Amino acid sequence: WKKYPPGPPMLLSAVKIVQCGFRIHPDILVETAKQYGSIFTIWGASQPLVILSGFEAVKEGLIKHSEIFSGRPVTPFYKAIAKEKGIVFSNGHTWKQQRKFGLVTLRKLGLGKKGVENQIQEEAQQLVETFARAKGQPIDPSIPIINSVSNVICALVFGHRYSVDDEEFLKLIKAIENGVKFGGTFFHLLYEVIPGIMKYISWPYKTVFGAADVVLSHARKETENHRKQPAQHDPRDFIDYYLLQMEKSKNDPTSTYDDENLAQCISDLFVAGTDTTSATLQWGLLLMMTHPDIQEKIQKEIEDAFGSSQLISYQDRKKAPYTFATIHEIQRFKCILLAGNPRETVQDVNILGSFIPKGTTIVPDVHSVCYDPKLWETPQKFNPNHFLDKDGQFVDREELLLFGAGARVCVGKEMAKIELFIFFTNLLRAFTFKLPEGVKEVNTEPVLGLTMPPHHYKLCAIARPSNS
Ligand code: HEM
Repeated sequence: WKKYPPGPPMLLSAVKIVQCGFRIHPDILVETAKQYGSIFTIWGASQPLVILSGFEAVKEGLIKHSEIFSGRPVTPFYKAIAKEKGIVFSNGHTWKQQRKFGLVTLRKLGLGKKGVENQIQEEAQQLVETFARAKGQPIDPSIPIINSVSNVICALVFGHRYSVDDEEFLKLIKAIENGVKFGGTFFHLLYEVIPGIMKYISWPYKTVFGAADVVLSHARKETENHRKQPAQHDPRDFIDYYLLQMEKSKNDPTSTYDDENLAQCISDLFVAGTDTTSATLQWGLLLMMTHPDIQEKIQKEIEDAFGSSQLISYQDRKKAPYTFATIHEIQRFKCILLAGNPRETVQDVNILGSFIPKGTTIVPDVHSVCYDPKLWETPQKFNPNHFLDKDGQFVDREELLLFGAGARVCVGKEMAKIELFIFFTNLLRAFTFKLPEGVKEVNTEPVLGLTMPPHHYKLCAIARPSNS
């Protein structure tokens, strides 16, 4: 029996989890930290989970002991889904090789440079046109936003984009939604405890395994199409680079470049890159409707800085500090991570006086950091000033850990930041977002899941005078 940091007894943990619908509600973790301190243990479905609560504990683990906390727990369910391939659900040599390749290749394809930025600007323009077609009538913004965001990834990975009503694309989006929604549900936890459960009841798992299959099959189909038209010396996209790498390292016994890792990498980039960025943008527009004063201030800043037609680039964020601060505040205030992506210790470690054994699942509670009254002036209030200094200049705060930190920090962090800025500024330059007539309130509670988007809502995108 290994020794873990203190925490509520196993039965109490289980009762709390059942009480909140088989999901660990972020508030419960904050409450538990008040009793047991910033590093405590709760008992999850089949194993102890050590929670790092508050900035000091998360930083100590993820940044100071970056290598020791660099493992990813691969539970029975995720093992069945991803087979320890790709980047998100792999470990050791495979993870190191695939992650490094992913980072280097995304950079080559224009991450932080002009390449990806042009693609994002084009997608932002398409999104503005889609909203404009509704002519101010109520629309659900989720599908158009997901379409535009995932098209940025599609262009990088597959070399082409999809139109918003493409059947194949809609199937992929549905698959992502089904996969993300399944995380943390009762049947998910049941699988973690009894991995053989599918032999007895298969129906709850058909949708989620089917969803994973839709994305992987699509990845394989795209790969085959690339093989038929090889890139030779001038790779066009992620798949081209990967196929060239496979060829280069075919005689290297340590190589992990193969078809299975490629398909899983594609799925990782596609799922991780779509769901997160689009949920943040959906929250952003919702918060603009509920905070018209902030919306107006942003519109004035954008108008003064860029007029009605100048192409907006990420570099321009310096001319729009209030807007950039608001984007960061959207991320803090509507923290889309249930807690933080779980990690695993790869050796025994002592942090802040607590001993944590090798192989322990770690949950860095990013949520607790986002609402910590010691860090933020008005933690429960949407307040862009959290990211501004007294002269109104943007202040980057290391306490915003939405992309994780340390050895496994988000691979798409820079790309996501560019996307959020360019999509958000283009939309707010073109429209004023309002609730449909007669609607007085909108649900501001998140949908609990692996990521936490808002519930579906409708908005009216009213064209601004210079854009009508
Ligand atoms: C607002 C948008 C995004 C947010 C909030 C976000 C957040 C995160 C977080 C919290 C992690 C886990 C890091 C950790 O374990 O500490 C992660 C990992 C990852 N993200 Fe993102 N992400 C975003 C966008 C993207 C995009 C656009 C891509 C793809 C281009 C991407 C690809 C990945 C990958 C591949 C990993 C796995 C890294 C690893 O395990 O080594 N993400 N992301």
